[in-house]
Amino acid sequence: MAKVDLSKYGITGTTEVVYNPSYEQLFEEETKPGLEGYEVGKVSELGAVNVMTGIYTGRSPKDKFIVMDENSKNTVWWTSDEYKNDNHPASEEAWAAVKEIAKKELSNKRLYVVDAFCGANKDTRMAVRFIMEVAWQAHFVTNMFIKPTAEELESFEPDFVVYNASKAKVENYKELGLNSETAVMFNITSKEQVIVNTWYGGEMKKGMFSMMNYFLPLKGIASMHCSANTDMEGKNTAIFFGLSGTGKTTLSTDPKRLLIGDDEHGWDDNGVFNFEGGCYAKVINLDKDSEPDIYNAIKRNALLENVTLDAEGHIDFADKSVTENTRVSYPINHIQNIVRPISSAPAAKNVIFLSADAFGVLPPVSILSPEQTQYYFLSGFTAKLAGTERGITEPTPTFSACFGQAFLELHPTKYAEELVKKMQMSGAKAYLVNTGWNGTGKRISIKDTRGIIDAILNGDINNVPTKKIPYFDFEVPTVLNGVDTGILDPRDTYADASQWEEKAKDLAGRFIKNFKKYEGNEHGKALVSAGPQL
Ligand SMILES: Nc1ncnc2c1ncn2[C@@H]1O[C@H](COP(=O)(O)OP(=O)(O)OP(=O)(O)O)[C@@H](O)[C@H]1O
Ligand SMILES: O=C([O-])CC(=O)C(=O)O
Ligand SMILES: [Mn+2]
Repeated sequence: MAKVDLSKYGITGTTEVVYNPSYEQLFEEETKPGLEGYEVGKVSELGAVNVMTGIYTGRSPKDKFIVMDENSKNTVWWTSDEYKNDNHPASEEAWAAVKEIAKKELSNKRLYVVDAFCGANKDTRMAVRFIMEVAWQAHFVTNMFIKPTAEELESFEPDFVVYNASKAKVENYKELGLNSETAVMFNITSKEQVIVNTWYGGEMKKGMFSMMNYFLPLKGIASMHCSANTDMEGKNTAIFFGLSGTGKTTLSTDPKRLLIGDDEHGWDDNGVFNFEGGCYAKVINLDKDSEPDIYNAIKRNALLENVTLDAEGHIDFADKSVTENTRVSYPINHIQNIVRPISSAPAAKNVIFLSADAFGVLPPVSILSPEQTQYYFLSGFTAKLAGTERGITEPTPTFSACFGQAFLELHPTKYAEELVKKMQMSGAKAYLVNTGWNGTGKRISIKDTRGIIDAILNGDINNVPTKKIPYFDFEVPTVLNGVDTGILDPRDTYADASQWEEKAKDLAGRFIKNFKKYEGNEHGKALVSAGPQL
């Protein structure tokens, strides 16, 4: 007998509800005989089950829609010709039609329902109900969201409902004004999300992040696409902003520190808190020695995605034949050094912007002034790395506002405002760290980047000689313990410094052009002098 009544959502004929399954149950369900296609889970040599997510192995931002109604019309940051973003408007009719498709798909089935929290802070968390027909999708959200206690489950009332109908298609998408047979739709008024025709779990994870990004800043709380950790005393907190693949997960998972979370955080008057209950690490070319904690987190209850296994379950982490965006999700307690019992810590003292610069122009670390902090946060320059978004197959330079434009539901300046307020209160300093390329043509090593992060967090970076880099006026250290001195000035990594000059001027020009969209008001105009100058 169903513990949860789904008929109130218009889902009828449900044969059974598997409610908040245990990890044991999830394992049984996703490996049981008789599963077909992308529902099949295979046990790997490390004990974690691997699944294939189908055609969609990354998010599909072009298929992201938000219902435009009285409530959202004047609050959401809609895409426009002047400033394109991923908040595409959908009509209420399109919403009704797509929800109908989901209800139909989910009716007369044996379903999984997972109730979980998004947000570690009790005052501002969202209680989310996920409804789906695929076992491993239930596993994914069990890993990624915060598990309610038995007592919390007794009185669980969802604030938000997610209908995952990944097996269905929106056949009449053209009529409905949508982009394709795939739809990832949000209704901010009814507080629901519908997913059709993509199995990629990231749509549920980043979907709820988008909703937190809508609701929290309106309450004066910073909502951030960043990882976070703190020192062993839980005092010296750092946050690491960065677009996909720039190193949030890799660099925040640091055996010397306590992890708060690897991707989505809020910052309120009490400090920094995680939205999630798990981590979602990239595993392409995963190397046991440079990322031991992530490697060791891949065990029973972790869920691998799109990784190649042979018949015996041996993993080939180098294989990118399915996607470069191979992943593992695991509950945060698979990492030994974490903040317990709640993933939160005091206000950040250090704010790090991770940018994977595909042009090889940015220094591996720059010490930012408060004005530069705002300028570079709004600019969000980085490269999109292959795989996380559909259609991106090689590092593609991009300006992604606040290092997470795809997830912003309000105007970028709102996020900048909240971040600046919080940074001023805690006296935090900001650094721009290039985890991408330099003149050698290779990516800066994880070892050098870790050395840089160590020097920021232990304060060494404030006690070394520095110099200024032209065009950008970046202050950079000339020596840093544990870091190859030859890379600190990016010009030294080129055979001839004039090669850097040429690329630097081109990049400076791109920054200037990109920033025009913020120059419509006095505040934006005032920041221009903190940006690159030609
Ligand atoms: N210098 C470097 N610093 C950090 N990561 C690096 C560096 N060089 C290579 N890498 C690789 O880049 C990838 C960084 O991915 P990571 O999962 O940390 O990104 P992320 O910011 O968490 O992305 P997402 O938002 O998609 O989860 C890893 O595969 C890591 O091995
Ligand atoms: O979007 C990202 O940056 C990576 C991720 O978490 C997802 O694919 O959902
Ligand atoms: Mn990550």
